[in-house]
Amino acid sequence: MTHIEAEGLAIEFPLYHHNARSLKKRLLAGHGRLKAEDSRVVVAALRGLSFRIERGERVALIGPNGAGKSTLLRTLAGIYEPVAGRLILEGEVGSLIDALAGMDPLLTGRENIVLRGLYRGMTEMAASRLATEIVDFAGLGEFIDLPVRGYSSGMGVRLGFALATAMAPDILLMDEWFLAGDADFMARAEERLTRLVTGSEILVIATHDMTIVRKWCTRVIRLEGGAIVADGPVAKILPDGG
Ligand SMILES: Nc1ncnc2c1ncn2[C@@H]1O[C@H](COP(=O)(O)OP(=O)(O)OP(=O)(O)O)[C@@H](O)[C@H]1O
Repeated sequence: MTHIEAEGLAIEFPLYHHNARSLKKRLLAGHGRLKAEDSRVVVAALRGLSFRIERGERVALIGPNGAGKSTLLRTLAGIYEPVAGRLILEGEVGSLIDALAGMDPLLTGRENIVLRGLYRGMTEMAASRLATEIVDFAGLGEFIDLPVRGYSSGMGVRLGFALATAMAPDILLMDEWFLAGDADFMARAEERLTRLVTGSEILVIATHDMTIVRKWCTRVIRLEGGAIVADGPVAKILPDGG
């Protein structure tokens, strides 16, 4: 059964700094998220998170800048390796985190789509049908047959969005900026996004936008300083429009 389970999950980023010695001296007295180690300084981005997300839940990760939302999303996506704790994701994961993640920059948009379809076990015929459908939606014109490394960031979002929303995964991980295309594109994207979100069994979205939380989510996990400070139903965590 699709679910996510984390226990004592910790992520650290080592920082090498030309002035690490003086920084270390100042940190020795500190007790925050920066730790001085032998030859480096370490940022504790996530500090011992424990939670379980069940099938049917749509979870918003909220919190101030630097709270750890993106880091948690990326850890769930398998991009970062925890330094401690346990993480289990049961179900197929799809992520809308980096537009062009998993694409070969040297291949064209169309080639990347077909490749993704084949990777997901489609026949060649099904993969090229998928490509036609995505090409129509992405509306990239002749750019679809040029290497994706030449795309503008907006074009990358269109292609990444169209591709990622073509096949609903069990677990959908999303960064809010994916909901910020140009107005014309977003009007067309709305229906597709709704289909994707309702078709997935679990949604986890990192966002600052409480309208998004109220519209899409059933549960809120609030992070601060790399730790969970609140976790519960949307109505309980954001009772008064906050
Ligand atoms: N690649 C990295 N290298 C070093 N430190 C990082 C890296 N990514 C994140 N951090 C640090 O980890 C902490 C959590 O950052 P994260 O990006 O997860 O926060 P966030 O809640 O998504 O913030 P925002 O709302 O600003 O996007 C911050 O202190 C940040 O400086």
